[in-house]
Amino acid sequence: MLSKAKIKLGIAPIAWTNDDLPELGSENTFEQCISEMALAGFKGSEVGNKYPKDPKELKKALDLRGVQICNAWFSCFFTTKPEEETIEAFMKHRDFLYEVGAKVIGCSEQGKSIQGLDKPICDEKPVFTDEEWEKLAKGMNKLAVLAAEKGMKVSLHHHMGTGVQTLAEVDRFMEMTNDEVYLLFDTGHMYFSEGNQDAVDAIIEKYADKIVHVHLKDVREDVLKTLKEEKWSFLKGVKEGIFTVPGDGIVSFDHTFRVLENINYEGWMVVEAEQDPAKANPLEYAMKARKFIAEKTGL
Ligand SMILES: O=C1C[C@@H](O)[C@H](O)[C@@H](O)C1=O
Ligand SMILES: [Co+2]
Repeated sequence: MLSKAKIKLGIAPIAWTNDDLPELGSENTFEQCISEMALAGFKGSEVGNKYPKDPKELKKALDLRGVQICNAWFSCFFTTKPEEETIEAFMKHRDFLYEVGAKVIGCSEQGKSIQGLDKPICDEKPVFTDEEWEKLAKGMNKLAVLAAEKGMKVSLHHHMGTGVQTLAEVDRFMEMTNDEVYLLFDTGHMYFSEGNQDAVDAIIEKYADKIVHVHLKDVREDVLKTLKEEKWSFLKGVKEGIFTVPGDGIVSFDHTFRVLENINYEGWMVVEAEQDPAKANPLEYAMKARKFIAEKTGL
């Protein structure tokens, strides 16, 4: 059994309001979002664009509902911009997250990323040069030191349309960075990238002791097939429903849960299923996800 004492369950606000596609869920308020997270039985949240910027105000609203912030996305640009720019922005982000009580910072290298562009996501992803890999690894090693100053851990979110997307790229990233740089494992992005369950199972197996945050995301197989055939962008895929909550798609979570149990994982598992709230009611899908996790893990 996964340990109830060590594992906390969160859900990302992106199912209510989507920062990458602000037209999705623009009608949903911050209060509705966090109230429904609590109602569905989640104890944690990441940070969305409608959340108060003042940490005290944010914390008060969350405390009232028994929810806490466990992470927030951070975009790095080590491969394309001066290192100091990412570091300066990271320190502000780190201090905000520290104030609201998060222990982990999930980063994504957005230099050359096509995740927000109108380009076929499966055909035009960036591939870093040796020099870009060096810049990324050096930068992430620095962020790890800065995170540790506050007792926090820095992690890399492998992501579609970025230079750290595939299993091989995750391998290279982990080989090139220091032991203090961790991984944010996202089940949906790994399945989307490699198109098979083996990759999802391989990454959790290989990096179990380096994973400090988990995004539980499922993939709709029929939408993935059409996306590839019709060469959709990432955001078109999201609008058309490429992602859904765990248990509602093609991804199997059995091995992920088993490995996390075996290593006695301590930390957050966060349901993250961005889709159009007009088609997939966020509360309904949050409850569906919570039920699936309870049935599979006893949590
Ligand atoms: O962690 C994530 C944050 C989102 O903004 C992103 O696009 C999504 O797919 C994801 O995995
Ligand atoms: Co994610």
